[in-house]
Amino acid sequence: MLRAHTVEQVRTAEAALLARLPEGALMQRAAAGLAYAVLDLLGGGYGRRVLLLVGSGDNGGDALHAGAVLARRGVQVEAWLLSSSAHEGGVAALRGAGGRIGTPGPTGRLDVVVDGIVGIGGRPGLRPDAVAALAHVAGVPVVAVDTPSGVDVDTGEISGSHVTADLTVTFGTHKVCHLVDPAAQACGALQLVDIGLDLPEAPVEALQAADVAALLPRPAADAHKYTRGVVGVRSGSAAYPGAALLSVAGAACGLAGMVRYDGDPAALDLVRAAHPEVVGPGRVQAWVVGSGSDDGAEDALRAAVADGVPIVVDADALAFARLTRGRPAVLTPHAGELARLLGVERADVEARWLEHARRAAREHDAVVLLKGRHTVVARPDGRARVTTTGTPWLATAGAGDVLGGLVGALLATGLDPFDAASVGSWLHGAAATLAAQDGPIVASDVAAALPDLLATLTTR
Ligand SMILES: NC(=O)C1=CN([C@@H]2O[C@H](COP(=O)(O)OP(=O)(O)OC[C@H]3O[C@@H](n4cnc5c(N)ncnc54)[C@H](OP(=O)(O)O)[C@@H]3O)[C@@H](O)[C@H]2O)[C@@H](O)CC1
Ligand SMILES: [K+]
Repeated sequence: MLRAHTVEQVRTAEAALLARLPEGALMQRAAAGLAYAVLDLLGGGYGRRVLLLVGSGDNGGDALHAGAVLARRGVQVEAWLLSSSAHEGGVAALRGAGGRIGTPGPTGRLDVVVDGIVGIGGRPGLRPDAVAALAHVAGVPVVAVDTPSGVDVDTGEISGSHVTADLTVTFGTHKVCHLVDPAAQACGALQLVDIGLDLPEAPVEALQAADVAALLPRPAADAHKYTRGVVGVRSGSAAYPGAALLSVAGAACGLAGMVRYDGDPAALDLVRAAHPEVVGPGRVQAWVVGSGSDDGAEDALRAAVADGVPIVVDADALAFARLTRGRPAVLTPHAGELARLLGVERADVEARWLEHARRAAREHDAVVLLKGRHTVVARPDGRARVTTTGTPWLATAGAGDVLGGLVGALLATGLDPFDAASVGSWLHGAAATLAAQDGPIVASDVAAALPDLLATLTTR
């Protein structure tokens, strides 16, 4: 599991460790990890040129100490001190190793810029001196120390200017900004350096392949189709039969023991032709409702609620999400649908993904799966998981229908709504990547890739 902690949690853990270690030891650990990450990126030391952008705090101190390690490896290191003060020990170490302190201005060839302007002590946005310095080095690969300077570390929000990094080297644990968009997009690749922090439960996390493999339901030796769970799909309509086909394609991934389709008769004929194993109405352990339901969404949701089983509330059914309040449910809006649900602008949701997903989860007393580049799955108590699998090719019509069906299948097997939503979202993204292989895909390709993906996970 990749865990992201708040600044306050990191500070508390840091204080406990600082009290036990000799002075400067923690920064040395961080700086060594940072220096080796930069050396990796450079592909060597001797003759390379690195510029450090250094702010007033320990983030700049990390950059300076890493610069000293690099200088001793033959890297030409220059530091620009962007504040009236800078970490004294770091400046002395850099000078002692042969690095130099320079003044911002045009530079010759540079191989890497190290952003040590601010880390977890920073306020959002950059000051004018930092903006001017960055303008001199536009186009040079950037390694951010701990966080890309200027982003909001605890929320992943961006207001004002910020550094856009190619690689972010962080210490002790991930921070929320490393996972949650739009800040996550400014991080580039992520590298975590263990510095020995002892941390509490994380408020935000990201499942990894091993976590998904551990959570995936596997049939018991004496399983039959009913004990494995039956998922019912109430989606699609005469006007939108494709939604029925795609929801069923997601639900029929093989995780649940059986799929029932309970919708428009015309759509049922198409579903049966494509999925002969799908059966008609009957008892289920979870419902998937709303995609392409047209004006039948409210009735379909009421009928599902009456069954008292967990429900995936998608698309047209989201307008009636109040019907599932307090029941086990996963709401699966995209940003526009969540904006309508909360009565805010879409741009507000896209600026503050985590806040809005959490608010919707709290207000609807349900798990909310807010679809985006980095999908956020939030529980009513605020705990959240971010999905980091996926590909831009997944932005294609009908992909959400497949996701809804897949999450429904996971609910039917008995996973709780938070696990079902986050595992389903992870699988959906990974299946899309598998299907795309860097080329275009359509939604049915994502469903078709699920069995191969699941096979690699269940045999782990
Ligand atoms: N925690 C850990 O376990 C470890 C932490 N370590 C490292 O320490 C880092 C945190 O260091 P930190 O606490 O000194 O804060 P930091 O981010 O350097 O900011 C300092 C000062 O910057 C200023 N400032 C504020 N906003 C600004 C802005 N937008 N633009 C410009 N300046 C701004 C403000 O001062 P002001 O100028 O307002 O007086 C503020 O006080 C952490 O990210 C990691 O790299 C590792 O060494 C080891 C383990
Ligand atoms: K930084």
